[in-house]
Amino acid sequence: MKGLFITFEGPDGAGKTTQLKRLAAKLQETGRDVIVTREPGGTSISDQIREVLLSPDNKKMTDQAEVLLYAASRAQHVHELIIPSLAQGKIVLCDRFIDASMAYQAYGLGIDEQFVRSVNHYASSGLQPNRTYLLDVPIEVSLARLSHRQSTVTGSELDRIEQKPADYHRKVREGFVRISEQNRERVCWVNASRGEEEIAGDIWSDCNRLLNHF
Ligand SMILES: Nc1ncnc2c1ncn2[C@@H]1O[C@H](COP(=O)(O)OP(=O)(O)O)[C@@H](O)[C@H]1O
Ligand SMILES: Cc1cn([C@H]2C[C@H](O)[C@@H](COP(=O)(O)OP(=O)(O)O)O2)c(=O)[nH]c1=O
Repeated sequence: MKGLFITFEGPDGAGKTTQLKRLAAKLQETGRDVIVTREPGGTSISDQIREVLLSPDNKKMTDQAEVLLYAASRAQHVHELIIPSLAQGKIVLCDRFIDASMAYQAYGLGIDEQFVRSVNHYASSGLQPNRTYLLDVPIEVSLARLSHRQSTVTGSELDRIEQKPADYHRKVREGFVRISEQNRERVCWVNASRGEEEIAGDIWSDCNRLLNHF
C-alpha cells in the first residue's frame, strides 16, 4: 500500500475531530494529498448505518447488533474509500477505527475480545493504521467538553453512545489506555487535557517523523 493511514482515537469529547482537522490543514499546507474521514461513516452506506447506530431512538439495540453494525459500516468504508485512497498514495486521516470497537464494544460492553477482533479483521481485510493518536483525557474533562458541543446526528442532544452512564465511559477510557500499552509501536499516547496548540504541536512533530520514513 503506497499511502499512509492515520487514525485518531479516544473518549467522546477528547478533541479528536479538532486535532484531526489541524493535522489535515498542516499536511495540506505542505502539499500532501489528504483524505479526511470518520467512523462510523465515510461513505453513503456507512453513513446510513451511522444514523441507525447513533440515533437515541434505538435504545433497544442489542450488543450483538451494535458490534456487527459498527463492523458492517467499517467494511464498506475500508473497501470503498480507505483502501482505494491508500492505493493512490494518499494520506488518510480517520476519526476512529477498530480500536474504538475494542474499547467501546469489547472493553465497554464486555463482548468477547477475540470475537470483536476477528469480526473486525474480516471487515477490514486486516488493514491496520500506520499510526494512531490516542487522545487521552479523564472522563470528567471529556464529558464537560461534550456538553458544549453539537452532535452530528442529534443536534444539541447527546447521541445514543454518549448518553450511556459515566461508568461505561470510564471503562472505555481504560480500554483505550490498555490498547495503547499493548500497541506501543503503532499507538502514540497523547495527554489531551492540555490546550489545543500544545497537543497539535506534539502530534505534528510525531507525524513529521513518520513522514520522513514514508
Ligand atoms: N484541548 C482542548 N481544550 C479544551 N476544549 C477543547 C480542546 N479540544 C477540543 N475542545 C472542544 O471540546 C469539544 C469536543 O471536541 P471534539 O474535537 O469535537 O472532540 P471529539 O471529536 O473527540 O468528540 C469541542 O467543543 C471542542 O471545541
Ligand atoms: C467507530 C466506533 C465508534 N463508536 C462510538 C464512539 C462514539 O460514541 C460514536 C461515534 O460518534 P462520533 O460523534 O463520531 O464520535 P465523537 O463524539 O468522538 O466525535 O460511536 C463505537 O462504539 N464503536 C466503534 O467502532
